[in-house]
Amino acid sequence: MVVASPAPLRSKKARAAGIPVIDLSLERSKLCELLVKACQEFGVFQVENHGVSRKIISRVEREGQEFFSKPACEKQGAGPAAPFGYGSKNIGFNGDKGELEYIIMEANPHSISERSKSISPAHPENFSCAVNDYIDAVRNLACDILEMVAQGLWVQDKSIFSNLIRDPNSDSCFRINHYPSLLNLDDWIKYPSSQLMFDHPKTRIGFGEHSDPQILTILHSNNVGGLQILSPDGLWIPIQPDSDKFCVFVGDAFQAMSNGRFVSVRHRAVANPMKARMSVMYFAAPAPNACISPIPEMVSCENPCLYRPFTWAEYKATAYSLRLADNRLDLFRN
Ligand SMILES: C=C1C[C@]23C[C@@]1(O)CC[C@H]2[C@@]12CC[C@H](O)[C@@](C)(C(=O)O1)[C@H]2[C@@H]3C(=O)O
Ligand SMILES: O=C(O)CCC(=O)C(=O)O
Ligand SMILES: [Fe+2]
Repeated sequence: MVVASPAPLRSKKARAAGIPVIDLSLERSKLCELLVKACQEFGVFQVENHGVSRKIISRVEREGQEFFSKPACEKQGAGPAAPFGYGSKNIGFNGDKGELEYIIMEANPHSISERSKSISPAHPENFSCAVNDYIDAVRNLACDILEMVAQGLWVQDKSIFSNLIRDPNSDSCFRINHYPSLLNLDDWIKYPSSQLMFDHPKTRIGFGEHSDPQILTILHSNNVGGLQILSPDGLWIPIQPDSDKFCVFVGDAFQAMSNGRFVSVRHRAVANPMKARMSVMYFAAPAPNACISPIPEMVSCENPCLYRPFTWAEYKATAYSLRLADNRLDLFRN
């Protein structure tokens, strides 16, 4: 059930109500319609009754917690993130910084098993099993969503998007972000807790403003807030954290394939000064040689092709050559 207003994010009503929450146990044709609406009006939505078991989510979260609670020198053994591995405060290669630490890896069993050796030297198979099971589950969720979106767009080939991420050479990746709390005991005494989030000088950007380059992002977080999306009038709208839901973002590649009908919304995470936030992301991407271009059903005389065709490898190379906040998709506009 959509509990939030389906009105565009642009309106005051939508800003007050938040982003759509879509109940995946609803009847399929209704779901297809709601998903398309959310992708075009918000570029982000939450899903409930998603069918991914609590056990699969908890196992991956436990592995993440175990890793981040290790001493810094042990964590460095899994780094640096270049671009895969353990990273702390540095994001990408071009000088972006944030109040977080993270692990990032390619989402295929071979890479995961190799990375597990440095992330969890004592029990690499526990880490790799937890991550592989999680990825299988969220990949299926991403494919179900993409197939319903294709149906909602009345596209003939319902698997046109999901086939890209089911490809064995898919370049999808997996990331766990950890935003430590920023406080010490003195701060707890000085600031009333309700004011802390807003007034405290240590409120910092955890992960700066950006859009995700891939097709779809499936994000899970603990119940600690911090994720925000940018509204068209420049306001940061908080997303209510809820560990029973997944948050789904349209990525740049999906915006291009939909010929600009869907929006790859800009978002960021602010570090919560009081509580540590942990988020787990699956970035669903095509294979490096896949060609990304607006699908024919989205192109007409009234809606001419907005983007030139590009390969995912070309797009990714561009993304990695730029800063986090740069608008890379604009470079591919006709
Ligand atoms: C600064 C950067 C980090 C990033 C690669 C980039 O050069 C620009 C895009 C960034 C981003 C944002 C979404 C994902 O978290 C990510 C893994 C991705 O695919 O693009 C990150 C990249 C990263 O952290 O390596
Ligand atoms: O950690 C979060 O909640 C968001 C991070 C994010 O947007 C990303 O890693 O691309
Ligand atoms: Fe993101």
